[in-house]
Parts: sequence; structure tokens; C-alpha cells
Amino acid sequence: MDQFTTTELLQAQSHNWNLVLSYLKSMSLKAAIDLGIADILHKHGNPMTLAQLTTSLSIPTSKSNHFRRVMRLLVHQGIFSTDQETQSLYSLTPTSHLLITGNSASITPFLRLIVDPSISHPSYVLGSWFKSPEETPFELLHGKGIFELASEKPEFNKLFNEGTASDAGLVMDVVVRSCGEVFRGVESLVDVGGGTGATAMALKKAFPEMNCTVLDLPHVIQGKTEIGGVGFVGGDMFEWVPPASVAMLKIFFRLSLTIDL
Ligand SMILES: C[S@@+](CC[C@H](N)C(=O)[O-])C[C@H]1O[C@@H](n2cnc3c(N)ncnc32)[C@H](O)[C@@H]1O
Repeated sequence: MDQFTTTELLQAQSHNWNLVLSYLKSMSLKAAIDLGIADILHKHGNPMTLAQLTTSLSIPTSKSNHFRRVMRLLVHQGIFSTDQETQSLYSLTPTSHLLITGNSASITPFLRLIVDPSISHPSYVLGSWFKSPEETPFELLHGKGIFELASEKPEFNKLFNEGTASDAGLVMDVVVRSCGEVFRGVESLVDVGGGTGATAMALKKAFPEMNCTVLDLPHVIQGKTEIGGVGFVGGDMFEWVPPASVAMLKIFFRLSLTIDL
């Protein structure tokens, strides 16, 4: 106790509260996605009051106070904004723009994947994992690796593939526009671990002369052979990779390792 001042300890207490409750940041984002708040604001076209939002979302008046608090948290996190003057009119921000359904830049499927219990629960066992023989917290919780689970559970396979693919809309548009020259003149490209082919298809659209192939595990490829000029091959990259002038690995190891930790 002597080591620190009372002020420091009071600050430390609130710091701990802040840290331990910070999962509410992701859970309030999940609530915003589940309720479709961004879609309602987008459809309305103008800033909306809390009453307009609760009516559009069919939230009973008995819960409007709770909803106001969640909106406050979402505004605090920059997911929505309020007008400077009255702070009672809610608008979209660039962050919530990426939640709009049907928007080619939407990353909602990716966010849904990350907050899904199958992906978020392994973090609960992070501490005990250090003393376990398992290679990843994911394996400690599920008894198998992420790609093995995807090969066995069609719903998880869909969630995972759609989630990772949703990153491609915005990112590939930026990549093609700001550094597309990297791909100019490339005759053939294989996207190793290319998932649903969203990235390869964006490249094929921008560079029609490029021969594009996606290699991914058989449960991801699901027998597809060609879509929009992009070839699909099911297999294991550790056994064979289709020959091409360029092999691309996008969010392969980094995301896999982060999720698998
Ligand atoms: C994190 S996802 C990235 C998907 C895609 N590249 C993207 O950027 O959205 C990793 C992908 O690698 C695939 N994968 C994992 N192990 C593989 C292997 N041994 N051979 C081929 N693909 C593999 C997974 O099925 C998954 O689709």
C-alpha cells in the first residue's frame, strides 16, 4: 500500500474496471450489427433522433433508456456520431458506413466471425493454455484446429469463409487503385489460401489478361472449378501449389496465427 499513493491506487482501480469491462466495446458493436442500426440510418438518409431510431428498430419504450446508453457507448467509440449542438441526432461515421448491408465495402461478415463464440471463447482459456500441451487456445477449447473444425462444421465453414472474404471488397479496391502497378504484366497468379476467391476475382476484374487461380482446402473450394474466369483448385499448399508467375498469400499466416494465437 505504501508503495503507491492513494490517488494512484484510485486511478488504478478505475483502470482495472475499464480494462475488465472493455469487452462491452465489442459487444455493443455486435448489438449495433444485430439490430441493423447502420442500415436504418442509411435508409433514412438524414440524422435520426433516439425516438425515431427506437421506433424504426421496434424497441419498446420501456427499453429506450437502455438503448440510449448503448448509443452513447457507440458514439463514444466513434461508431456513430451526434450533432455538436443538441447531441440528440445520430448519424453514420466511416466506421458504421462499413456495417451497411449490401455495401461492397461492408466488413460485417468479418466482425460477426470475430465475435462469434467459436472464435472469441478461446481467449477465455489464454491463461491456462500457457500451461497446457495444446498448440493454440483454439485447440484447447475445441479439441482441434480452426481449419479442421471448418472442414467438419458446414455452418462454421460458411461463417469463416464469408467473414474472411468480406475484407476483400474495400481492401482490393484500394490495392488496385493505389498500387495496382505491382500486378501489371503479371501473366499468372495463384492466390494460396484464397478462400472464396473474392480477392482473385477483384484482381481478374482489374487485370482481365491475368490468369488467376485460387488454391484452398477442399472443404472451402467445395468442388468449384471456375467462376468469372478464376480457376479453383482444392488441395493442401504443403503438398502442391499450382504453378504461376506469382504466388500470393493474403491474410494467410497473420490472421490464421492471430485467431489460432
Ligand atoms: C485467414 S484465411 C484468408 C483467406 C483469404 N486469403 C483472404 O485474404 O480473405 C486463410 C485461408 O487459408 C486456407 N488454408 C489453410 N491451410 C491451408 C493449406 N494447408 N492449404 C491451402 N489453404 C489453406 C484456409 O482454408 C483459409 O481460407
